[in-house]
Amino acid sequence: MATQADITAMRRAIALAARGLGSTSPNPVVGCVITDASGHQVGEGWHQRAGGPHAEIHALRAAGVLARGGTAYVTLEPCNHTGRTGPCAQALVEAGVARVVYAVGDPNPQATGGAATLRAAGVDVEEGLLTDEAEAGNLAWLTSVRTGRPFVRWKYAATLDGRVAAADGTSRWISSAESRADVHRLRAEADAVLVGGGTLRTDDPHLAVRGIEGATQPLRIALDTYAGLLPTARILDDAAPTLLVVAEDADTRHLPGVDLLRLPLHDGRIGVHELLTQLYARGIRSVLLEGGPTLAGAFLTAGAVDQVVGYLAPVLLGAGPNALADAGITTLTQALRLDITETTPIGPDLRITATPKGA
Ligand SMILES: NC(=O)C1=CN([C@@H]2O[C@H](COP(=O)(O)OP(=O)(O)OC[C@H]3O[C@@H](n4cnc5c(N)ncnc54)[C@H](OP(=O)(O)O)[C@@H]3O)[C@@H](O)[C@H]2O)C=CC1
Ligand SMILES: Nc1c(N[C@@H]2O[C@H](COP(=O)(O)O)[C@@H](O)[C@H]2O)[nH]c(=O)[nH]c1=O
Repeated sequence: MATQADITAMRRAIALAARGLGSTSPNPVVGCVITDASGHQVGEGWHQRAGGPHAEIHALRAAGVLARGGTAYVTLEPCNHTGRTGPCAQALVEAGVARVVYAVGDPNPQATGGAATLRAAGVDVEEGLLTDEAEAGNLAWLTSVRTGRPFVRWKYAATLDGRVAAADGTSRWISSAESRADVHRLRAEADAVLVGGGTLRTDDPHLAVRGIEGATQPLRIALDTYAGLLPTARILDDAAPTLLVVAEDADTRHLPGVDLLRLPLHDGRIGVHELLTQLYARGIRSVLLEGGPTLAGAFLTAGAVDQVVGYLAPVLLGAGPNALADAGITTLTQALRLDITETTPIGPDLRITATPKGA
């Protein structure tokens, strides 16, 4: 039976885990809190970057000998495998931790088994404290493990009448400065930010994280089938890495030094699943899809949107492109229905977060 102290410690571990968002892929985010034998917190840590120490190791280092006889609260089942770092289950045993409480079992077949190792060594192990909160904190990674492709969050900023640009294509800015700052947080949490050729040509977007100190820059990706991008495009500056996705035979001689991913076309288009498979192979576990409406339609048609984040601004345009273009839906029974998971006022706007039903 979990005590209030257990809940407080696990909630702290979940908050610590979130500090790793955007910099741990292909690993999950993990937080850990260690209390001594009398229940006082003596160490904490989080997984900061792939290849670096796991959360438990940071927390054990901080706790030192005080971990002996104490409890470790971990957001994810301690790992059991020797990858770039040693197995955490063994480190907890060696430190003399008496009890381990974790929120979510590790679904990764290579890492699972930590709980069994701990139990075999006589450690008291409990699973399932604040599971929903911990899963929400690791949504991108858990989704990518389940689907074998990166988690895709589609974000758009629309007027109250659902438009993402005026009739002439202008769209700077529909949402408020507060909302746009919030988008930079989403960018910082993602491994990659993706736009389509239409947005690339109309907006000349920059797509880097701005205004967040110490943020890890996501990979900027643009689908530009025939490599129409000008070498002066803002996306090619050195603020963050950039990947241009083009057709196999695209002429890219005017873009020397640009990192290219060449993919075959299907009906004249780059295939969404092929793209995501390639990105997964490059270690990308979460993608922030920043439009535009045509590309969002292609992703939804492919069943490749895991979460929708819409910023609705108290603005009306009456004409101009809608947030979503054709998504392969022709009659109401095919409508894609969502569950709203959160509504949050951001400055004068409203941010709505939703998940496709059944996802
Ligand atoms: N307010 C907001 O949140 C946002 C507004 N916008 C606005 O939206 C407008 C641009 O949107 P839109 O014209 O729909 O363009 P998109 O940005 O959706 O890009 C679509 C283009 O992407 C390329 N592409 C490559 N593969 C695919 C595929 N599998 N499926 C679909 N497209 C693919 C094609 O261009 P190619 O052949 O050249 O490769 C296609 O024409 C602009 O006015 C912009 O300001 C855009 C983003 C966000
Ligand atoms: N117009 C619009 C958005 N547009 C999105 O932001 C991109 C521009 O990013 P950057 O060049 O880095 O500032 C643009 O290409 C499109 O994807 N976003 C929003 O939050 N609110 C807005 O009103």
